[in-house]
Amino acid sequence: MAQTSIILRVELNHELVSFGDVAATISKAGGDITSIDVIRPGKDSSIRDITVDVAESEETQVVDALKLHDGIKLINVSDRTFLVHLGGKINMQPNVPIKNRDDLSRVYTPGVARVCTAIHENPRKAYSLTIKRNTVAVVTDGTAVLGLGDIGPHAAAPVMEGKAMLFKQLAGVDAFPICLDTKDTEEIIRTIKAISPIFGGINLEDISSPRCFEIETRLAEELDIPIFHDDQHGTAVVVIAGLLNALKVVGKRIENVRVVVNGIGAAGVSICKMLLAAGVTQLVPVDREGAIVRGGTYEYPMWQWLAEQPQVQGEPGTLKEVIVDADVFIGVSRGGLLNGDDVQKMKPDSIVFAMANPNPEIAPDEAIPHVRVFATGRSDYPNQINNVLVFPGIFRGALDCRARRINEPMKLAAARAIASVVTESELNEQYIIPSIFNEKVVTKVRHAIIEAAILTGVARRIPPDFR
Ligand SMILES: NC(=O)C1=CN([C@@H]2O[C@H](COP(=O)(O)OP(=O)(O)OC[C@H]3O[C@@H](n4cnc5c(N)ncnc54)[C@H](O)[C@@H]3O)[C@@H](O)[C@H]2O)C=CC1
Ligand SMILES: CC(=O)C(=O)O
Ligand SMILES: [Mg+2]
Repeated sequence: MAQTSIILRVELNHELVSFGDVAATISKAGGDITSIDVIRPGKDSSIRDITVDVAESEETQVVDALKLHDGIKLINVSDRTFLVHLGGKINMQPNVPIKNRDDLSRVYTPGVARVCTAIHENPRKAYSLTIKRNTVAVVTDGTAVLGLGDIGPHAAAPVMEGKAMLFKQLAGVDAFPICLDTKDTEEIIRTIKAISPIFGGINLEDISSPRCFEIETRLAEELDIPIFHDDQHGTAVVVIAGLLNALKVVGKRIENVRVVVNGIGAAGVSICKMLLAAGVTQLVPVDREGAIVRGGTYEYPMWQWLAEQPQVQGEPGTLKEVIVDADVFIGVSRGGLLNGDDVQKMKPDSIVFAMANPNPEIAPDEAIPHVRVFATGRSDYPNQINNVLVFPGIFRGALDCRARRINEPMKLAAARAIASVVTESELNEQYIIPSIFNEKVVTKVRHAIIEAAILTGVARRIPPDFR
C-alpha cells in the first residue's frame, strides 16, 4: 500500500485532551507517529507538529479523526512530499567566490576574453575550460511523464529536477532540467542541437513513443556527444540486470524462458531489443490491442521490426491470455492491469517486474503470494528496478572518457555490472538488484562503460585510472 508522510500542526486544550489521546486517535485511524516537535509549550494549551506515516488511502481518516476530537484544533496539514518541492529541488553554485575587482577581472571581463579566444582557436578546450565536461541536459517535452502521460512541460519539471538531483548526488554529474514547450519532432531536434554546445551529454526523458525513437536516432547522428533516452535504454539495462539475477534465483536459463513484455513504447521497445540480444528465444510483446505477433503488419516501424524477429511468438491474444504459462512478465505500460488470478496462471517460479510508475501493473500485495520474484519501479518496495541505477553511472563513465556515443556493448556491460553488485551469497527473492544507495553501483557501471567505450573505439580520452 502506498505510504505518505504528513505533518499535522495541532493545538491541544490541556483541560480536554492529553497527548496520549491524540496519539491513540492517530493510531486508531491508521497513522504511525514518527516524530513530535513542540512549537509552543504552555500550561493550558500547546502547539505541536506531529509527523505521521500513513497509507495514502487513510490520510483523510487521520485528519478527520483529529478534526472531530474535542480539545484538538487542527491548525495545518502539510504533505512532506510537497514541502521538499517548495522553491524547486536544485540550485546553481559558483565554483570560486568573487570577492574583489581582481577576482572579477579574471572570472569575467577582461580576463575571460582570453579564455574565450583559446576555445575559439581550439574548440576541444571547451572540455577543460567550461562546465561542458561535467554537465548533462535532462530534456523532456512532457509527453510521457512517468505513467502519467502527456501532462506538459511545466508539470514534468519536478521529475526532471529529481533526475538532476540524482545525477549530482549519485555520480557528481551536473545536470540541468530542460522542459520544452513543443511536441514537434523537428523542433525538438533543432532546439536540442542549438543548446548542445554547453553540454557534455543529453539525457532524453519522458518523451513519448514513437517520436522518441526518431529524436534520439537523429540527435545521435548529428551531434558528437552521447545522446541517451533514459526511458528506453536506462530501463532496458536495469531490466536485464534484474532478470539475469532473478533467473539465477529461480534456476532457469534465459534461452528457455517465455517472456511477456507489456507496453511496447519507449521502455518496452528497448527492453525487447535487449532481451533478444541477451538470448531470449520466446518473446511476447503486448500493447493495448494485444500481442504483437510474428508475421503481423503494424503501423509503427519498431513494432514491425519486432514482428519480423524469429523469437517473437506467432499466437495472438490479450494480455490476460498470453500471460498464461509465461515464465517472466515485464510491465512498462500503466498501473492496475493485472490481478492475482492472472499471475497465478504463469509457470511455477514466475518472475514479475511490474514497473509502471507511480502505480505498478499489479499491486504488490496481490502479486507476491503467487510469484517467486517480484519487483516494481518504486522505492517503497523491495527490488526497485528503476533506471536510476543506470543513468548516473552511464553518464559518469561517458563524460569521463568523453565518449562520442553510448553503444550496445556499453549498455550490456552496464547491465552486467549492476547485476554483479549483488553477490552469490546475497542473492535471494527479495534482493535481485542493488539499492541505489549502494556506492558500488555507480563505480562499477562507470568502470564498465569506460572499458567498453575504449574497446569499441568511442572514447576520446583515457581517464587516468585506466592509463
Ligand atoms: N521503473 C522504471 O525505471 C521505468 C518505468 N517506466 C514506466 O513504464 C511506463 C511506460 O513508460 P514509457 O515507455 O516511457 O511510455 P510510452 O508512452 O513510450 O509507452 C507506453 C506504452 O504502453 C502502452 N500501453 C498503455 N496502456 C496499455 C495497456 N493497457 N496494455 C498494454 N499496453 C499499454 C502504450 O500504448 C505505449 O505503447 C510508465 O508507467 C513509466 O513510468 C518507464 C521507464 C522507466
Ligand atoms: C523512472 C522513469 O524514468 C519513469 O518512470 O519514466
Ligand atoms: Mg522516465
